[in-house]
Amino acid sequence: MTERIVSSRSRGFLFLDSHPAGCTRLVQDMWQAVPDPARQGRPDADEAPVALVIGSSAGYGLAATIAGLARAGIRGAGVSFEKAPGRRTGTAGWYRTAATAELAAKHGRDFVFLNGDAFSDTLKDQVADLLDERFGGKLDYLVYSVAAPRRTDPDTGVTFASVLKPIGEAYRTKTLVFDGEGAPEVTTVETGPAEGDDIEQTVAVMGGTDWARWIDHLAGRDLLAQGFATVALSYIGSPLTASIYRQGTIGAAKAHLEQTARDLNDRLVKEVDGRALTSVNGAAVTQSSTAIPGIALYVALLRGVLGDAMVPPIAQLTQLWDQLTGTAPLDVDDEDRIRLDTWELTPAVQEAVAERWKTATTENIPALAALDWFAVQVQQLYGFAVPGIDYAAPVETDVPWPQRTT
Ligand SMILES: NC(=O)c1ccc[n+]([C@@H]2O[C@H](COP(=O)([O-])OP(=O)(O)OC[C@H]3O[C@@H](n4cnc5c(N)ncnc54)[C@H](O)[C@@H]3O)[C@@H](O)[C@H]2O)c1
Repeated sequence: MTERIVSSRSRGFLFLDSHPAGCTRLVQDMWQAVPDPARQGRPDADEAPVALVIGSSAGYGLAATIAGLARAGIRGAGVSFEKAPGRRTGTAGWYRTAATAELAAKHGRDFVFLNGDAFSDTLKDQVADLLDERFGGKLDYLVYSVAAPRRTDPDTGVTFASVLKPIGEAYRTKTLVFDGEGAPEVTTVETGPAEGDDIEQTVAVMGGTDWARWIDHLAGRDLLAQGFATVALSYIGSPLTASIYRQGTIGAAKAHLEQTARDLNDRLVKEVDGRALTSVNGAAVTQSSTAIPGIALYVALLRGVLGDAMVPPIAQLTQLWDQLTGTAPLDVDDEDRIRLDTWELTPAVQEAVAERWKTATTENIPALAALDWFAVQVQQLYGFAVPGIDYAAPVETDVPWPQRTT
């Protein structure tokens, strides 16, 4: 056991350590934010829907896991790729997973967390065995929420790397940075266009290939229940970020993901009377999103415009579960995508953000953007800046990965 004081040293938006107590508190707060189960009376443990969440330790996947457990009463498994505590602390997702497991157990939900590479067949086999042995051999839901920089194709051993680049021309954007003292600065950054096989590489990592491989794998083991539904998370975003996002290399990957949904859907309808969909979610501060040029400025301005009307991931994912489980009607656009991003993309909101974006400078940014909120959000990704946590006190960092209890 190693109690230590964990300090918040960072390089830009990346922190070297994570705070276990802060991560735990944030997970508890997310659970609290979910309304009680829609159905009265708890389903018998054996009748609870069986769900698999890929990417369960952070961002939208964490919200999918917590909302699924707290609202839809799911049991099943979550998969993520996190680092154990060692010389440094564990990753924030490690501690969030431990905290989620504790809450799941407290509420009587049988939920197992696996740590490993979701892109590998080894992990797919482990999950398939688990579903078979522990969860009655039938999966009702699969939520796919992976954001990763690399993927190794199990068939060929080739590793692909995703890049965030515009397609065609270089992209010059305003961007928000914080100097050594934490003072905000609005500068410009230029990103050169995709070259060589950048687009194919990004599609190979962030497109739908691995999602389809999961479905193939589980269908091949006859693990999909009648009426099985699967959802992968997607993003469209603002015209202000379109050159780097929706029209860029990552946008090509999202288009591939959405096409994969249509292909999978055709197949699942026939095979198990099932469905495959994408869910388009709104902008949120996550480790993945803060890596995208210009997104920090965009999100801080969006918050400046919307304030508390900005819909957090946990509220969006509660809506998603309600639609999946039939508590609310399934609401898809004409491309068969669930849209949980409408609060972000209404013309009035986008016009207001665009207006602020145009005039933003280092001098006026404090008046235009929610800078304090943004700074807190970034720190909270690592468990810092959480109200009620004593950061001067030593804390146990050697937290074990949740054990499977039988
Ligand atoms: N953040 C946003 O603004 C936003 C908005 C709309 C949609 N989305 C979508 O949501 C999805 C998740 O993004 P996020 O921002 O929540 O990301 P995130 O970085 O917060 O979380 C990524 C998750 O993927 C897991 N992961 C990464 N590599 C893995 C691997 N090889 N094996 C197993 N797990 C792995 C991580 O452990 C983590 O749980 C993406 O599809 C993204 O496009 C994000």
